[in-house]
Amino acid sequence: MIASSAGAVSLRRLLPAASFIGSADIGVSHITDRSTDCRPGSVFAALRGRTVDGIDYLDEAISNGACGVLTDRPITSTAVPQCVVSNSRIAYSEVCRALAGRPDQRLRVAGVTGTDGKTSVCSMIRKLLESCGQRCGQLGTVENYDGVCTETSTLTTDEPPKFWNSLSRMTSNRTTMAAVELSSQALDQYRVAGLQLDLAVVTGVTRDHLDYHGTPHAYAAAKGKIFGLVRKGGRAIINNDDPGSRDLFAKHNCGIDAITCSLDGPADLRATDLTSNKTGVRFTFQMADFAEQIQTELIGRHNVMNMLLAAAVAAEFGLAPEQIAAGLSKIKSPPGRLERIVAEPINVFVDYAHTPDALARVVDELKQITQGRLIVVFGAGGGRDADKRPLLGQAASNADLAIVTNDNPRNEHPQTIIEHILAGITSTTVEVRPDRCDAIRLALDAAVPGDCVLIAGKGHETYQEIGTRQISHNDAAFVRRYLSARHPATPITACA
Ligand SMILES: CC(=O)N[C@H]1[C@@H](OP(=O)(O)OP(=O)(O)OC[C@H]2O[C@@H](n3ccc(=O)[nH]c3=O)[C@H](O)[C@@H]2O)O[C@H](CO)[C@@H](O)[C@@H]1O[C@H](C)C(=O)N[C@@H](C)C(=O)N[C@H](CCC(=O)O)C(=O)O
Repeated sequence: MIASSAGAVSLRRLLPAASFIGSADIGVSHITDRSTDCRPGSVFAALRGRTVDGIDYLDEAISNGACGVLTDRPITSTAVPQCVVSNSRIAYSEVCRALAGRPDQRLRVAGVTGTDGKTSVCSMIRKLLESCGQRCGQLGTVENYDGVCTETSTLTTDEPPKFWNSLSRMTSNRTTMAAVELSSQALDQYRVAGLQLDLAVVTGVTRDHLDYHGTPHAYAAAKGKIFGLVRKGGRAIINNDDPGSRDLFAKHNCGIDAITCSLDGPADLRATDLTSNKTGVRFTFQMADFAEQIQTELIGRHNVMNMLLAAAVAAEFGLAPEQIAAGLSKIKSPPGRLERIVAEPINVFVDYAHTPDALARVVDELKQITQGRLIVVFGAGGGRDADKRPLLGQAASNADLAIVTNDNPRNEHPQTIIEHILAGITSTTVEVRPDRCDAIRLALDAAVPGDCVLIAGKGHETYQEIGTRQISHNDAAFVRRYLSARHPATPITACA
């Protein structure tokens, strides 16, 4: 829900193409799409859902005090004034934007989309800008930061009222820049319609959320909507090494220019001479005539690409190449993003990789820096894209030991999900431990000095969804707890 601090918004003025029934105009000072959140004076945004139709809840909205409805078709069964628009989700976001005082007009905004890497890139953008004394808000999967306060997120991209309120709080806190994650679902549902981006960043487009989008084509089409949000003079920033990103830009670019990033070929920003070692990656950062060696504690080529994408945003937002290079070398991984929990004598990483592509990439990267065996603990979510499960199994097959466990089985039988994963595993030693804590214990107990343990899929998450219950669980916290409680003579200490 959203309430205006700046007085009522006239829907006739804001939505000139709308038609009105029962009144020549509707003034809005509070709007919500949830009937239960309506209060006296609210306007109810009746949205067509995937499970139910908001119009069916209009009576409840009215009994809670709604005195107007925003709808995509005339409703015959009501006396409250109606504002009829062609797309009520777009109009809803635009009303929320107006009520929040159009904060994007006072911010420089980078929107980040992509199958993987959105959180890492947004967090890197913020860290680069902060390293030069700038304040940058951040909205996304792990946390929402308004320039002063941080709150834990519930969605990657919030629904319109919360999204626009968060941007508004940034401007109240004199924050002038923002990095926001834009999920494919949010783009598809027009949750941020009206947003004017300075930069549209695409980290990579592979496979995810087919349970929602149905086909890879529909998934890409949703992601492609990001370019339509770019304001005049704004630009795209593209992972040029990823065919999916190049293709997305070629098909949906809306006539905007792109800044390209590459580890492999010619591009506006480049990372060359990459060497991976146990403590991180060394590479040469190149941008126009500038070149400098960077040593980072982050692991993996994909993180170097994330750094380039963030560097491109920082440069567009005014940082000099020298400032960016200095900031890059200080960047640490965000929680649950290839986060190193233990460094010696075994390596233990927690990573959010839950797509086949991301898991395969992380397994490959860690193989390269591991002298001993790579042990991977992973599962797959229930109630979502079952086709990706054998692909996850295949992605883990490069490890020396795969321990298949529960992710968020939700309402599916955990054993069914595990069987699907096992069907894809081609060439590794496999253990099955449905209980995630058992699986992690097994991995840590099996590891000997020189080995590396990767716990994949849940990253920063603090719970497991099993049946209809949410069970408190965090991979990193469990590793730390287990190692500190294990035999006192065990010479393994978790990183701070
Ligand atoms: C699958 C999905 O995206 N669902 C979104 C969709 O829900 P829906 O179509 O099922 O809506 P519905 O339940 O049928 O209800 C239709 C309308 O009736 C209203 N209603 C319904 C019941 C009632 O009693 N009263 C009432 O007013 C609802 O508020 C809604 O406006 O439209 C709703 C209204 O906009 C969203 O709240 C809802 O997102 C929910 C919160 C959700 O969990 N979405 C997830 C899947 C999501 O977006 N995830 C991405 C993940 C990204 C990632 O993994 O990277 C994200 O951005 O977080």
